[in-house]
Amino acid sequence: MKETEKKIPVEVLNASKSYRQGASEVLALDGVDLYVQPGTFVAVMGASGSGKSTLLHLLSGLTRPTSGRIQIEGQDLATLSDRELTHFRRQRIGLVFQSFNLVPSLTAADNILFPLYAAGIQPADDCGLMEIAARLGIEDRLSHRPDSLSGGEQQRVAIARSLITNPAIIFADEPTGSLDSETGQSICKLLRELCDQQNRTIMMVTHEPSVAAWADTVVVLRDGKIVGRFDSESFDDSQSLAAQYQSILETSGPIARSSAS
Ligand SMILES: Nc1ncnc2c1ncn2[C@@H]1O[C@H](COP(=O)(O)OP(=O)(O)OP(=O)(O)O)[C@@H](O)[C@H]1O
Repeated sequence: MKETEKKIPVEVLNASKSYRQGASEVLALDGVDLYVQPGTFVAVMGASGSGKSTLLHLLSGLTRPTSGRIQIEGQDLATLSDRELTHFRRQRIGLVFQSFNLVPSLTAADNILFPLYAAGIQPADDCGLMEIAARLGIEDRLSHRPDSLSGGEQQRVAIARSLITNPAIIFADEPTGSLDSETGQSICKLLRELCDQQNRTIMMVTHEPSVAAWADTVVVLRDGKIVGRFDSESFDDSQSLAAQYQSILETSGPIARSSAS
């Protein structure tokens, strides 16, 4: 087993994040603790504004917590300078977004290779591009620019881009949010396979129970706090998973976003 495979991919210790909004402050995350074991697929659910994206941004080092600790594969992100953090993210974390975030003027191949170019690395013949493209079923789309690809193909290119540095962890923020449900399900299946066949750890934000059903574990956020966590395999279908999610929300008290002026 490789050294990195033994490390806990995600550890969050009492992390909070507040944002200033004019004269007031919004507590977007409020004392979150979270451990994710290697090779686990975690779905993060919660209403709009519950802090899901903020959590993913903290984990990927796109923003820093106001207090608490974030460790990714044993690395305490607070000990890294901004420059080191950017390097760490590029090397160790794959990021996938709802809006794909592809560069319109670049071909699919160059979009996939972009993280290597950004790191000043000239892609070698064995950089894995063809293997990853074949794995994602886009090997015949590599010379196309994003505007001539379907939404599902664009998301596959974005996932391929997230894999080119071979990260152990992928963070996906509503990866199916811009796709029709059938295409969204095919993207979920792909993420599931990356977990099962390549032992990658995946954390995915979603509003959709039918998307969360592909995960091993569902974490429920409300008003910046984790108010529940359950195994999705305990539920036969996405309706019963949705019912469990609703029940957690209903039993966790009235919505009261913390804010202080
Ligand atoms: N950069 C920011 N500046 C100020 N407030 C912010 C910022 N980012 C998020 N917030 C606030 O923090 C809270 C949590 O936002 P966040 O985007 O994490 O929620 P979310 O659960 O991802 O919502 P959605 O499902 O709508 O994307 C919200 O009240 C939001 O307005």
